[in-house]
Amino acid sequence: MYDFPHRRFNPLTGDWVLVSPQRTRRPWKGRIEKTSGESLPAFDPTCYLCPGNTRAGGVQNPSYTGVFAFDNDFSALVPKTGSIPGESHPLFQAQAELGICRVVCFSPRHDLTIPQLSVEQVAQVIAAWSEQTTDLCRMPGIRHVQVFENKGAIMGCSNPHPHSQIWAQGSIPNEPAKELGEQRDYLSRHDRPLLLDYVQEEQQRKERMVLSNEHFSAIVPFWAVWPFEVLITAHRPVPDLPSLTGEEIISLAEIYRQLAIRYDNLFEISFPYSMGFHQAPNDGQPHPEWVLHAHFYPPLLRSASIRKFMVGYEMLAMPQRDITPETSAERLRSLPDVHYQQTAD
Ligand SMILES: O=C1CCN([C@@H]2O[C@H](COP(=O)(O)O)[C@@H](O)[C@H]2O)C(=O)N1
Repeated sequence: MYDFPHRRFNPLTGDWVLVSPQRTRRPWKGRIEKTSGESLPAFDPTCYLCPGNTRAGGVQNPSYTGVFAFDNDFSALVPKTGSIPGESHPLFQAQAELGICRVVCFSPRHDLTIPQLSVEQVAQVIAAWSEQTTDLCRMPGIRHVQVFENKGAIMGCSNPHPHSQIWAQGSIPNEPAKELGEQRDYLSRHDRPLLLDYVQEEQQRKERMVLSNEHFSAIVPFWAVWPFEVLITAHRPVPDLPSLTGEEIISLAEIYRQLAIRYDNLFEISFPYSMGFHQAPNDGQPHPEWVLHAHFYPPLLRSASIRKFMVGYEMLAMPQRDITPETSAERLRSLPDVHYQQTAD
């Protein structure tokens, strides 16, 4: 790929990213720091999310043994909204937003993250996300369901007990709205879904592929912004999690868990990231353009303690990266597929 400054187009959002590979001519080793890596207990009596404990709002958790979902006690969206008087001025537009936020704990274990769970346990998490999406889409006025996981304190996680969140709301948020427009345009121009053409091309080109199985591929996208950003995409135009078959859920669990294992093996720490699934809008329309996919946005750059910040030029102009997506993919492909703690045990 090009070893001089160039910009790359993101067809899902219509944005560009600046790539400056010449800045990393020196061999890139990536440091493994022997961090203390605080070990968490399997159960924490002070944890709001652990089974049987009382949450901050006073509700007691059941003694759950599998996945546990509950309405967020401090929800950013609520089902009842106020009304905003019509504002005629075009520069001061506001709209009331209704919604529901839920927390989905992966398991009763306070210490086990996705890479440390079994494939079956991860499949149960995905099945729970699917059931929750179906349930939330039945609620009047819900147009979009965002499933996401913030992993690691560096991502602003307020509670270390491994969990995810689901925010369902009345409007389509910025990023999915951009992707809806771009996928629709691509289908109308090329008569095929954008991400199906993309994944087929990447399987031929190979240099940015990280993992692939029968139903999904994990790729460092050509337009990746974060150093080790990964896109997991389906191999068919499945619009949302509830449309996945049982076999596809197992495949998705395998690739999600395997990617998370390699992420942890990169610097031999619990690798932080924000990840989320982009599902088609809940508008009762067919979405032949939409291919279910997940974005992984990890901040770490070259060690457990060196992270990338999107500041300065990147806030004011455009995102920029030194290490190329091809180099990141090569690093991830070269890592063991067994979790470093398992080999240490
Ligand atoms: O008792 C509690 C503690 C945390 N929570 C909710 O759990 C969520 C934890 O997610 P984060 O760690 O990603 O912030 C957070 O949104 C917080 O509001 C409860 O709903 N009840």
